[in-house]
Amino acid sequence: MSSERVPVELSKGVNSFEKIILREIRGSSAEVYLHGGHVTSWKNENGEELLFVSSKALFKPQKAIRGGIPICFPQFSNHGPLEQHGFARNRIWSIDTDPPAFPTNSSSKAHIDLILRPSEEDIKIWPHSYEFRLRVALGPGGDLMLISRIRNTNTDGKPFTFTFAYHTYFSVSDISEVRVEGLETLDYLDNLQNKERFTEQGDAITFETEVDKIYLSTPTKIAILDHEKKRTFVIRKDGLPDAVVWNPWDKKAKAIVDFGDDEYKHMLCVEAAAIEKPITLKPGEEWRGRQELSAVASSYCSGQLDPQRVLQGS
Ligand SMILES: O=P(O)(O)OC[C@H]1O[C@H](O)[C@H](O)[C@@H](O)[C@@H]1O
Repeated sequence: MSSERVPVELSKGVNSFEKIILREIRGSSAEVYLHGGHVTSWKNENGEELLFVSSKALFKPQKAIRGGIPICFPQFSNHGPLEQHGFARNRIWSIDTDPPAFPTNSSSKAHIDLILRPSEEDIKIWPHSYEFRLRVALGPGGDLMLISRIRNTNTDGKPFTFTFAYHTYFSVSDISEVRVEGLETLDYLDNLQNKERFTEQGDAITFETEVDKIYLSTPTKIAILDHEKKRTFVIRKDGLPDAVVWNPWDKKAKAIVDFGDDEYKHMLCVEAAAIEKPITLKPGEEWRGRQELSAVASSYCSGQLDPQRVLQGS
């Protein structure tokens, strides 16, 4: 039987970790590991990989995969007492066979619903009960959608508070040929300067050194223009006001064990996030955070593209 047309397939990935492969009829695909609820691959109709995963990525228990889309929950980075980026990215998620309905029905057959609930060990680290439902869906045009629904299921009447990010690693041809549009003139916290607050200048963002910034209250659309590849990624987000931009550059790259020395040239993290204003849920309350990624061919030459058209077009 040809597996080509099966929209959702359960398979074994690296180190026999279980993964789900999503296939859209026109040829695009995505892969999601139960380890971390982690998207590790997103390919367009021509089979080109759109996400970066390090050649040194470790697929090990209790360790996050370097690349793809790690989920940072219940804490972004070191903004709190928990381990860096929280624990959701290195826990084993389950397939959610009977997820509550979505208000708008996704027309895509190629989707998977995952769920994470705390283990007894997790409750010792973060003393709360929750259900974290994640839907990963491939749209008909190959768009990749992630929807998170987090519900407080505490029975002790206590609210909980968290920060969150989809830590997406985009694959780019050459970081020095890339620009990000949609974050100009915004305020940001600079992680390289004690999270101090600054205001971005008016120009699109380009890269010539290490960057680790949390842009605050951003527009719902951000574009990453890859000049050399003639490709533009568009990120659309909902419920996620902030956006982190990260590239470790050469020095930090060498210090990251599961990252190649030169790989910083071929990746850029733009992370839809809720950080500055943490989310608080009372028992029974649910939060949603959605990210939709699309990759479109762009015939960009310097000065030719009107950024407003990229950002305002549908
Ligand atoms: O190495 P990790 O724990 O995956 O974190 C990688 C990076 O994630 C985010 O982008 C943070 O803003 C950075 O400060 C951090 O270095």
